[in-house]
Amino acid sequence: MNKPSTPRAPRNGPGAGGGDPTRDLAFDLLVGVLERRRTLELGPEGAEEARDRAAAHRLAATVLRHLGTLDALLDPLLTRAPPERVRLVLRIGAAQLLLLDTPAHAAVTTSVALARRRGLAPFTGLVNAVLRRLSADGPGLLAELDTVRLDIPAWLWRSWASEAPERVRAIAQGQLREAPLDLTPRERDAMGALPDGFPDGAEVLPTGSIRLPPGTRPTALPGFAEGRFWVQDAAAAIAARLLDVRPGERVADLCAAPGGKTAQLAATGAEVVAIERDPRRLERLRANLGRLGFDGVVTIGADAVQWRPQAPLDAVLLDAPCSATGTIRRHPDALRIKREGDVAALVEAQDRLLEAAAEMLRPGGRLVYAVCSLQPQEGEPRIARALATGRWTRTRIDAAMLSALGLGGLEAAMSEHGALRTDPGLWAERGGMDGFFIALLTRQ
Ligand SMILES: C[S@@+](CC[C@H](N)C(=O)[O-])C[C@H]1O[C@@H](n2cnc3c(N)ncnc32)[C@H](O)[C@@H]1O
Repeated sequence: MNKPSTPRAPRNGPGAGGGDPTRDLAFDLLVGVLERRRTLELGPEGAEEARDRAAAHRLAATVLRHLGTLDALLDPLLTRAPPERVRLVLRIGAAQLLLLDTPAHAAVTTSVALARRRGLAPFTGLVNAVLRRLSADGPGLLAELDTVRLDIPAWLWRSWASEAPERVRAIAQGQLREAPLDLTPRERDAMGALPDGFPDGAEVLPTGSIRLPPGTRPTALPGFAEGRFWVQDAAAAIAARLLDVRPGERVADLCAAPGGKTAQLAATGAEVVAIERDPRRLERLRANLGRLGFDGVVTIGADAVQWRPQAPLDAVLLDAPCSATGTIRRHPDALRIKREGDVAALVEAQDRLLEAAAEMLRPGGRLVYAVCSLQPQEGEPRIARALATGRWTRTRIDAAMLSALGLGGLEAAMSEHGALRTDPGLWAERGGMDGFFIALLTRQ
């Protein structure tokens, strides 16, 4: 299990009246995810300092990643089930004690103070006693647990069962690791070289993405304000590259926000239309393209199932809405929010979007279908269904194509059907990558 950095002790001391912004915010974030199925997102800036917000996010993310393990350690110490919010305080304390290397004294006293601030004063004795026991016995107990199995919900583990068992374990391990920060450089010529002034620990991946250690703040890197790169997982950057767009081609990005792939398409010199249905996300897309200076992109707020271009297009990128189970390492809330039944409605939307894309392309026009999902139903069966309509042929993604596009090193991700399937266990020694299914079709 990897260990993110330790939350600081509160400046005024726990319970000294000054509060503890890191743990308070972590508690609120976790209540949002676990009680209200909200995503783990920091809201607008409040009174907290940026580093307290970052530490709160990391603490909450650690609890979400390792909820199964934390409960397996706590349950034997509880004679009866405590109220959920008391359990939450215990989980926050246990995560600091056993996963974040917070000194035991600080983890226990800050948890007791957190319980008191949250109106749980009758339980402060319990919190104190349980966490003290855990600080003594926890490390030994932790070593005996199959933490990976405990932390991935059973339905998710089962859903990957078409893979070999050791592969499923590698994927699950990758899902539970904190993801690095990946950047896509704006200038394709710049690929292969690190920008000036980048910190130690930055590396260029074989596919050209730049990778920095987990927790690196992109806004603090030289070139951010000038739009020289954008944040995008190494696997997410593959889809637009496979579309192999040329200057002057007419291209649509059908599900565009926040715009990482739109930016890649725009950087080729193509004429790009970006479609986004969600008004708030459309604003974000526009802001991101504005920062990057891609003013030529036409952005349209519309449902891509209904929208049609004025003239047939050369290429379409369909980065379809999906269960996003390939991005759990970046969004560990998904482990606790997603349900097995969510996938059926998404599959229907994916089929409808594929049908719409067929009506946008000229004969010979190319389509990349991509989903950041590890769920088998959202991948190959969608392509099989599209091919059965007789409107498409498949272009197999093979080693020669990967090498010609500067995507060498991804051969292990090629599927028997000619698609690409990345997952967090791939390039594990380099920090893994998000899970994507990507296929390339040609309009007949
Ligand atoms: C997976 S995200 C896209 C990520 C984006 N391509 C990127 O690289 O930054 C899917 C996006 O599609 C949008 N979306 C979902 N269904 C849509 C539809 N029918 N028409 C247009 N946009 C849609 C969602 O609001 C969401 O912003």
